[in-house]
Amino acid sequence: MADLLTADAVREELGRLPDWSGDPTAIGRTAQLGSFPAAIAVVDRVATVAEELDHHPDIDIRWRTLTFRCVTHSAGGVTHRDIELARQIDDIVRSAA
Ligand SMILES: C[C@H](O)[C@H](O)[C@H]1CNC2=NC(N)=NC(=O)C2=N1
Repeated sequence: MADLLTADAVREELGRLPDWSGDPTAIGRTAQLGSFPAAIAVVDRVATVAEELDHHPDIDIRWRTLTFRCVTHSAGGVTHRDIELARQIDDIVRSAA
């Protein structure tokens, strides 16, 4: 089971994830896509990566705005698994329509 990151570690990781914010309890970001279908296509690609990582984000879908929240539920806070998932989400959003 992954270890919880300290507040300093989370702060350091967020320094490399400029679109994300949060604290040791969870990290999150929003993403504005160009259309609802484009947002859903991003969610579908994130779902594939989440399955590959066996690590799943909370996703809020509101028309073209996606809100991702990552926390390791089994650890009750942020672990390196959330940081890796956040990086993967950024890659998908960056390459989206
Ligand atoms: C059995 C399976 O590996 C676990 O339930 C995984 C699935 N995806 C998960 N996702 C997240 N965010 N936290 C978890 O603790 C978690 N656990």
